[in-house]
Amino acid sequence: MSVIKVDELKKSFGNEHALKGISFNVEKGEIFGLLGPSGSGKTTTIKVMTGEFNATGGHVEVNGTPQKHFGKTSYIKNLGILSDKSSLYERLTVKDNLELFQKLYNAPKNRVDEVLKEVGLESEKDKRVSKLSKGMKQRILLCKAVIHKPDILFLDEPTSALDPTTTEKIHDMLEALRDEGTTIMLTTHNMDEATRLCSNVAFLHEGVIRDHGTPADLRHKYKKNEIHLTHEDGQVETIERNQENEGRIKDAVSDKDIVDIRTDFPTLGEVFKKVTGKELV
Ligand SMILES: Nc1ncnc2c1ncn2[C@@H]1O[C@H](COP(=O)(O)OP(=O)(O)OP(=O)(O)O)[C@@H](O)[C@H]1O
Repeated sequence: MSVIKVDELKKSFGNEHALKGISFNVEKGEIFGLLGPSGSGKTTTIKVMTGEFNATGGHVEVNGTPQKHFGKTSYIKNLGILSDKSSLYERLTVKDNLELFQKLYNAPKNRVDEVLKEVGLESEKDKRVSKLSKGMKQRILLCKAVIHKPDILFLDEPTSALDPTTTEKIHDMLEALRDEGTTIMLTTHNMDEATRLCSNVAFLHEGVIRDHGTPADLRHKYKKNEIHLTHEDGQVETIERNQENEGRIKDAVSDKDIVDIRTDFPTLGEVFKKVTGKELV
């Protein structure tokens, strides 16, 4: 079941056409990745979903709610949002911050300890936020975004500029949330992140979705048309996969001199470059 339906979404800022009619669906309980370089329109898309921007055209529906009602509390209260604008009260402790949002959202009191445990920061709960590292703050912001167990979680570049250990912890938490039924839509330009987490991705470039699908399907679709045959002496022979070489490829299977037959699948980053002509940075 699609919980996010986006059809021909357009968003312009004056003469700047940030989104030129993008369409995609996000299924319930999946992690969907909107991938694109800086300026491609990722944040604009998220901001339309969270009611911060009105669309210029097209149709958007989230959790059964049409876009015209995105400003309502009843819509917002079922969302979790993590963006570069998300913030905490620096002078308050971690626990006080989270208790504030737990009360605001009417979430059970034990959620504060529960989310802190999930991100491995229980021991920091009495620290002031101002004393935390950047990675710790990001994890607390994620706690804040999910304190009320939202149906849908929007994450704008959740791990950008974080160290690998913190990134790993955040990924673990997102997978746990997904397993509990939360639908997650994230933006990223980190291909490893998308490959690990996302069941479906869309490549956004200059306000247009250039291609979409599962990471595996996209890597398969854009694979090189080559086969590598490794000989017993370690030499690698690369041949084109075509009609002319069909017999040679078939023979290689039973050829005792061939110890390995391999097709190179491109990384998602390489696929993005092939589709858009641009690096994903
Ligand atoms: N409030 C705004 N007013 C005017 N132009 C805007 C506004 N927000 C975004 N834009 C423009 O829309 C385009 C897409 O921006 P957007 O922030 O959505 O890109 P992005 O993919 O999220 O980039 P990044 O990875 O750098 O965050 C850019 O050309 C940007 O200048």
